[in-house]
Amino acid sequence: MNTAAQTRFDNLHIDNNIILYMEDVSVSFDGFKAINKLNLYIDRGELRCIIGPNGAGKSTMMDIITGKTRPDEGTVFLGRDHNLLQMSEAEIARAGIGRKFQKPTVFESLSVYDNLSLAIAGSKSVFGAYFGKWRKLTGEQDDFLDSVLDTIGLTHTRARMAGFLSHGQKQWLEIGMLLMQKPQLLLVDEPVAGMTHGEIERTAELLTGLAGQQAVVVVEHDMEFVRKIARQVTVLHQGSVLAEGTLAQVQADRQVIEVYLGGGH
Ligand SMILES: Nc1ncnc2c1ncn2[C@@H]1O[C@H](COP(=O)(O)OP(=O)(O)OP(=O)(O)O)[C@@H](O)[C@H]1O
Repeated sequence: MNTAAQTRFDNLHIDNNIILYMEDVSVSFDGFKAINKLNLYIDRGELRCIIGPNGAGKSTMMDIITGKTRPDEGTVFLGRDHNLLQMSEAEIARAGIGRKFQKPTVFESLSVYDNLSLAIAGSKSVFGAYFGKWRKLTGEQDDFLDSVLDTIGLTHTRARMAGFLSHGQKQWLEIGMLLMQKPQLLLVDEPVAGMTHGEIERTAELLTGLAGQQAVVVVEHDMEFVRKIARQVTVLHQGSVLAEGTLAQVQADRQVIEVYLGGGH
Protein backbone atom coordinates (compact mmCIF):
# COMPACT_ATOMS: atom_id res chain seq x y z
CA MET A 1 0.00 0.00 0.00
CA ASN A 2 1.46 3.42 -0.85
CA THR A 3 1.80 6.09 1.79
CA ALA A 4 -1.09 8.26 0.55
CA ALA A 5 -3.47 5.30 0.55
CA GLN A 6 -2.17 4.20 3.96
CA THR A 7 -2.85 7.64 5.41
CA ARG A 8 -6.35 7.64 4.00
CA PHE A 9 -7.19 4.19 5.39
CA ASP A 10 -5.64 4.98 8.76
CA ASN A 11 -8.55 7.37 9.21
CA LEU A 12 -11.11 4.66 8.55
CA HIS A 13 -13.04 3.54 11.59
CA ILE A 14 -14.37 0.11 10.84
CA ASP A 15 -16.21 -1.35 13.80
CA ASN A 16 -14.82 -4.73 14.78
CA ASN A 17 -18.28 -6.21 14.33
CA ILE A 18 -18.43 -5.26 10.64
CA ILE A 19 -17.36 -7.91 8.14
CA LEU A 20 -18.16 -5.99 4.93
CA TYR A 21 -17.65 -2.25 4.69
CA MET A 22 -18.63 -0.41 1.49
CA GLU A 23 -18.60 3.35 1.49
CA ASP A 24 -19.22 5.94 -1.22
CA VAL A 25 -18.79 3.31 -3.92
CA SER A 26 -19.58 4.34 -7.49
CA VAL A 27 -19.05 2.78 -10.88
CA SER A 28 -20.13 3.94 -14.32
CA PHE A 29 -20.44 2.00 -17.54
CA ASP A 30 -20.21 4.28 -20.57
CA GLY A 31 -21.30 7.26 -18.48
CA PHE A 32 -24.22 5.39 -16.83
CA LYS A 33 -23.90 5.18 -13.03
CA ALA A 34 -24.74 1.55 -12.21
CA ILE A 35 -23.59 2.06 -8.60
CA ASN A 36 -23.95 5.54 -7.14
CA LYS A 37 -22.37 6.46 -3.80
CA LEU A 38 -23.38 3.12 -2.31
CA ASN A 39 -22.94 2.57 1.43
CA LEU A 40 -23.41 -0.94 2.76
CA TYR A 41 -22.30 -2.36 6.11
CA ILE A 42 -22.74 -6.05 6.91
CA ASP A 43 -22.14 -7.34 10.45
CA ARG A 44 -20.26 -10.55 11.20
CA GLY A 45 -22.60 -13.51 11.01
CA GLU A 46 -25.64 -11.53 9.89
CA LEU A 47 -28.12 -12.61 7.23
CA ARG A 48 -28.95 -9.74 4.87
CA CYS A 49 -31.38 -9.84 1.98
CA ILE A 50 -30.79 -7.43 -0.90
CA ILE A 51 -33.79 -6.68 -3.05
CA GLY A 52 -34.48 -4.15 -5.77
CA PRO A 53 -35.93 -3.87 -9.24
CA ASN A 54 -34.13 -5.07 -12.37
CA GLY A 55 -31.09 -2.96 -13.09
CA ALA A 56 -30.86 -1.64 -9.49
CA GLY A 57 -27.19 -2.64 -9.34
CA LYS A 58 -27.38 -5.84 -7.25
CA SER A 59 -25.13 -7.95 -9.50
CA THR A 60 -22.72 -5.07 -10.03
CA MET A 61 -22.46 -4.68 -6.26
CA MET A 62 -21.58 -8.38 -5.91
CA ASP A 63 -19.07 -8.02 -8.76
CA ILE A 64 -17.38 -5.16 -6.88
CA ILE A 65 -17.18 -7.12 -3.62
CA THR A 66 -15.60 -10.11 -5.36
CA GLY A 67 -13.15 -8.04 -7.40
CA LYS A 68 -14.69 -8.78 -10.81
CA THR A 69 -15.58 -5.12 -11.33
CA ARG A 70 -13.43 -2.26 -10.04
CA PRO A 71 -15.34 0.81 -8.84
CA ASP A 72 -14.37 4.29 -10.00
CA GLU A 73 -14.35 5.46 -6.41
CA GLY A 74 -15.13 4.37 -2.87
CA THR A 75 -13.85 2.07 -0.15
CA VAL A 76 -14.50 -1.66 0.22
CA PHE A 77 -13.04 -3.67 3.11
CA LEU A 78 -13.46 -7.20 4.40
CA GLY A 79 -13.17 -6.68 8.14
CA ARG A 80 -10.56 -4.09 9.05
CA ASP A 81 -7.62 -5.68 7.37
CA HIS A 82 -8.50 -6.55 3.79
CA ASN A 83 -8.76 -3.67 1.36
CA LEU A 84 -10.67 -5.52 -1.36
CA LEU A 85 -9.97 -2.86 -3.99
CA GLN A 86 -6.30 -3.79 -3.88
CA MET A 87 -6.81 -7.53 -4.16
CA SER A 88 -7.34 -9.90 -7.09
CA GLU A 89 -10.46 -12.08 -7.37
CA ALA A 90 -8.46 -15.10 -6.19
CA GLU A 91 -7.01 -13.21 -3.22
CA ILE A 92 -10.51 -12.03 -2.22
CA ALA A 93 -11.83 -15.60 -2.37
CA ARG A 94 -8.90 -16.80 -0.25
CA ALA A 95 -9.47 -14.00 2.26
CA GLY A 96 -12.91 -15.44 2.98
CA ILE A 97 -15.57 -14.34 0.49
CA GLY A 98 -17.50 -17.10 -1.28
CA ARG A 99 -19.93 -16.39 -4.11
CA LYS A 100 -22.70 -18.64 -5.25
CA PHE A 101 -24.00 -17.78 -8.70
CA GLN A 102 -27.56 -18.51 -9.76
CA LYS A 103 -26.73 -21.60 -11.82
CA PRO A 104 -25.05 -24.53 -10.06
CA THR A 105 -21.53 -25.28 -11.30
CA VAL A 106 -20.64 -28.59 -9.68
CA PHE A 107 -18.47 -31.25 -11.35
CA GLU A 108 -21.25 -33.50 -12.63
CA SER A 109 -19.14 -36.58 -13.28
CA LEU A 110 -17.55 -36.56 -9.82
CA SER A 111 -19.17 -37.81 -6.61
CA VAL A 112 -20.61 -35.47 -4.01
CA TYR A 113 -17.68 -36.39 -1.75
CA ASP A 114 -15.11 -35.59 -4.45
CA ASN A 115 -16.76 -32.27 -5.25
CA LEU A 116 -16.46 -31.28 -1.60
CA SER A 117 -12.93 -32.57 -1.14
CA LEU A 118 -11.77 -30.69 -4.24
CA ALA A 119 -13.18 -27.51 -2.78
CA ILE A 120 -10.77 -27.59 0.16
CA ALA A 121 -8.25 -24.84 -0.38
CA GLY A 122 -5.12 -26.14 -2.06
CA SER A 123 -6.57 -29.40 -3.38
CA LYS A 124 -8.43 -27.77 -6.25
CA SER A 125 -7.08 -29.57 -9.28
CA VAL A 126 -9.73 -30.99 -11.57
CA PHE A 127 -7.02 -32.74 -13.56
CA GLY A 128 -5.86 -34.48 -10.40
CA ALA A 129 -9.42 -35.36 -9.51
CA TYR A 130 -10.14 -37.04 -12.82
CA PHE A 131 -6.99 -39.11 -12.56
CA GLY A 132 -7.49 -40.03 -8.91
CA LYS A 133 -4.36 -38.17 -7.89
CA TRP A 134 -5.65 -35.45 -5.60
CA ARG A 135 -4.23 -35.04 -2.19
CA LYS A 136 -5.85 -37.31 0.35
CA LEU A 137 -7.72 -35.40 3.04
CA THR A 138 -6.44 -35.49 6.61
CA GLY A 139 -8.71 -37.04 9.25
CA GLU A 140 -9.59 -33.57 10.45
CA GLN A 141 -10.51 -32.43 6.93
CA ASP A 142 -12.60 -35.56 6.44
CA ASP A 143 -14.49 -34.85 9.67
CA PHE A 144 -15.09 -31.30 8.53
CA LEU A 145 -16.33 -32.57 5.15
CA ASP A 146 -18.78 -34.85 6.98
CA SER A 147 -20.06 -31.92 9.02
CA VAL A 148 -20.56 -29.90 5.81
CA LEU A 149 -22.43 -32.86 4.24
CA ASP A 150 -24.68 -32.89 7.28
CA THR A 151 -25.24 -29.12 7.13
CA ILE A 152 -26.30 -29.23 3.47
CA GLY A 153 -28.41 -32.35 4.06
CA LEU A 154 -26.55 -34.52 1.54
CA THR A 155 -24.98 -37.17 3.79
CA HIS A 156 -27.04 -39.89 2.09
CA THR A 157 -25.77 -38.81 -1.36
CA ARG A 158 -22.07 -38.84 -0.40
CA ALA A 159 -21.06 -41.42 -3.04
CA ARG A 160 -23.56 -40.35 -5.72
CA MET A 161 -22.38 -38.71 -8.92
CA ALA A 162 -23.26 -35.02 -8.71
CA GLY A 163 -24.88 -35.16 -12.16
CA PHE A 164 -27.62 -37.39 -10.69
CA LEU A 165 -28.60 -34.89 -7.99
CA SER A 166 -31.79 -32.82 -8.25
CA HIS A 167 -31.46 -29.13 -9.10
CA GLY A 168 -31.93 -28.18 -5.44
CA GLN A 169 -29.36 -30.73 -4.26
CA LYS A 170 -26.82 -29.35 -6.75
CA GLN A 171 -27.39 -25.88 -5.34
CA TRP A 172 -26.81 -27.15 -1.79
CA LEU A 173 -23.72 -29.03 -2.90
CA GLU A 174 -22.29 -25.85 -4.34
CA ILE A 175 -23.02 -24.02 -1.10
CA GLY A 176 -21.22 -26.90 0.63
CA MET A 177 -18.23 -26.43 -1.68
CA LEU A 178 -18.05 -22.80 -0.56
CA LEU A 179 -18.36 -23.84 3.10
CA MET A 180 -15.35 -26.13 2.69
CA GLN A 181 -13.29 -22.96 2.34
CA LYS A 182 -14.61 -21.63 5.68
CA PRO A 183 -15.73 -18.25 4.33
CA GLN A 184 -16.48 -15.27 6.53
CA LEU A 185 -18.96 -13.90 4.01
CA LEU A 186 -21.15 -15.84 1.60
CA LEU A 187 -22.78 -14.04 -1.32
CA VAL A 188 -25.73 -15.95 -2.72
CA ASP A 189 -27.46 -14.94 -5.94
CA GLU A 190 -31.12 -15.97 -6.40
CA PRO A 191 -30.75 -19.31 -4.62
CA VAL A 192 -34.29 -20.60 -5.10
CA ALA A 193 -34.83 -19.93 -8.83
CA GLY A 194 -36.14 -23.16 -10.37
CA MET A 195 -36.56 -24.99 -7.04
CA THR A 196 -39.56 -27.04 -5.91
CA HIS A 197 -41.58 -25.91 -2.91
CA GLY A 198 -39.88 -28.46 -0.66
CA GLU A 199 -36.42 -27.41 -1.87
CA ILE A 200 -37.26 -23.77 -1.18
CA GLU A 201 -38.20 -24.63 2.40
CA ARG A 202 -34.97 -26.57 2.87
CA THR A 203 -32.90 -23.73 1.38
CA ALA A 204 -34.52 -21.26 3.78
CA GLU A 205 -33.51 -23.51 6.71
CA LEU A 206 -30.00 -23.94 5.32
CA LEU A 207 -29.30 -20.23 4.81
CA THR A 208 -30.79 -19.15 8.14
CA GLY A 209 -28.78 -21.91 9.82
CA LEU A 210 -25.54 -20.76 8.17
CA ALA A 211 -25.91 -17.20 9.40
CA GLY A 212 -24.19 -16.78 12.72
CA GLN A 213 -21.21 -18.82 11.67
CA GLN A 214 -20.62 -16.60 8.62
CA ALA A 215 -22.36 -13.57 7.23
CA VAL A 216 -24.74 -14.42 4.39
CA VAL A 217 -25.88 -11.88 1.79
CA VAL A 218 -28.75 -13.10 -0.36
CA VAL A 219 -29.87 -11.32 -3.52
CA GLU A 220 -33.36 -12.49 -4.31
CA HIS A 221 -36.37 -11.50 -6.42
CA ASP A 222 -38.72 -14.07 -4.90
CA MET A 223 -40.50 -12.09 -2.18
CA GLU A 224 -42.09 -15.20 -0.69
CA PHE A 225 -38.63 -16.55 -0.06
CA VAL A 226 -37.38 -13.23 1.29
CA ARG A 227 -40.32 -13.25 3.70
CA LYS A 228 -39.22 -16.68 4.99
CA ILE A 229 -35.61 -15.74 5.73
CA ALA A 230 -35.53 -11.96 6.09
CA ARG A 231 -34.11 -10.25 9.11
CA GLN A 232 -32.48 -7.09 7.77
CA VAL A 233 -33.40 -6.11 4.22
CA THR A 234 -31.65 -3.58 1.98
CA VAL A 235 -33.52 -2.15 -0.99
CA LEU A 236 -31.29 -1.02 -3.84
CA HIS A 237 -32.50 1.43 -6.46
CA GLN A 238 -30.47 3.15 -9.17
CA GLY A 239 -27.23 1.97 -7.60
CA SER A 240 -27.90 3.33 -4.08
CA VAL A 241 -29.57 2.18 -0.90
CA LEU A 242 -33.19 3.32 -0.99
CA ALA A 243 -34.26 1.79 2.33
CA GLU A 244 -33.01 -0.56 5.01
CA GLY A 245 -34.73 -2.31 7.90
CA THR A 246 -36.99 -5.26 8.58
CA LEU A 247 -39.10 -6.46 5.65
CA ALA A 248 -42.16 -4.88 7.26
CA GLN A 249 -40.32 -1.56 7.60
CA VAL A 250 -39.10 -1.44 4.00
CA GLN A 251 -42.45 -2.59 2.65
CA ALA A 252 -44.11 0.29 4.48
CA ASP A 253 -41.59 2.83 3.15
CA ARG A 254 -43.28 5.28 0.82
CA GLN A 255 -40.32 5.56 -1.56
CA VAL A 256 -40.03 1.77 -1.77
CA ILE A 257 -43.70 1.42 -2.57
CA GLU A 258 -43.37 4.07 -5.28
CA VAL A 259 -40.29 2.78 -7.05
CA TYR A 260 -40.36 -0.92 -6.42
CA LEU A 261 -43.14 -2.79 -4.70
CA GLY A 262 -45.78 -0.57 -6.25
CA GLY A 263 -44.20 -0.99 -9.66
CA GLY A 264 -45.51 -4.47 -10.30
CA HIS A 265 -42.36 -6.34 -9.24
N1 LIG B 1 -20.53 -4.46 -17.85
C1 LIG B 1 -21.54 -3.61 -18.03
N2 LIG B 1 -21.54 -2.74 -19.07
C2 LIG B 1 -22.54 -1.86 -19.24
N3 LIG B 1 -23.60 -1.75 -18.42
C3 LIG B 1 -23.67 -2.59 -17.39
C4 LIG B 1 -22.65 -3.56 -17.14
N4 LIG B 1 -23.00 -4.26 -16.02
C5 LIG B 1 -24.18 -3.74 -15.60
N5 LIG B 1 -24.58 -2.76 -16.41
C6 LIG B 1 -25.79 -1.93 -16.24
O1 LIG B 1 -25.81 -1.50 -14.89
C7 LIG B 1 -27.13 -1.52 -14.36
C8 LIG B 1 -27.16 -2.39 -13.13
O2 LIG B 1 -27.09 -3.75 -13.53
P1 LIG B 1 -27.09 -4.97 -12.52
O3 LIG B 1 -27.01 -6.21 -13.35
O4 LIG B 1 -26.09 -4.76 -11.47
O5 LIG B 1 -28.56 -4.86 -11.88
P2 LIG B 1 -29.35 -5.95 -11.02
O6 LIG B 1 -29.95 -5.20 -9.88
O7 LIG B 1 -28.46 -7.09 -10.69
O8 LIG B 1 -30.48 -6.40 -12.02
P3 LIG B 1 -31.24 -7.82 -12.15
O9 LIG B 1 -32.16 -7.89 -10.99
O10 LIG B 1 -31.98 -7.67 -13.45
O11 LIG B 1 -30.19 -8.88 -12.19
C9 LIG B 1 -28.03 -2.02 -15.50
O12 LIG B 1 -28.61 -0.90 -16.13
C10 LIG B 1 -27.07 -2.73 -16.42
O13 LIG B 1 -27.53 -2.69 -17.76
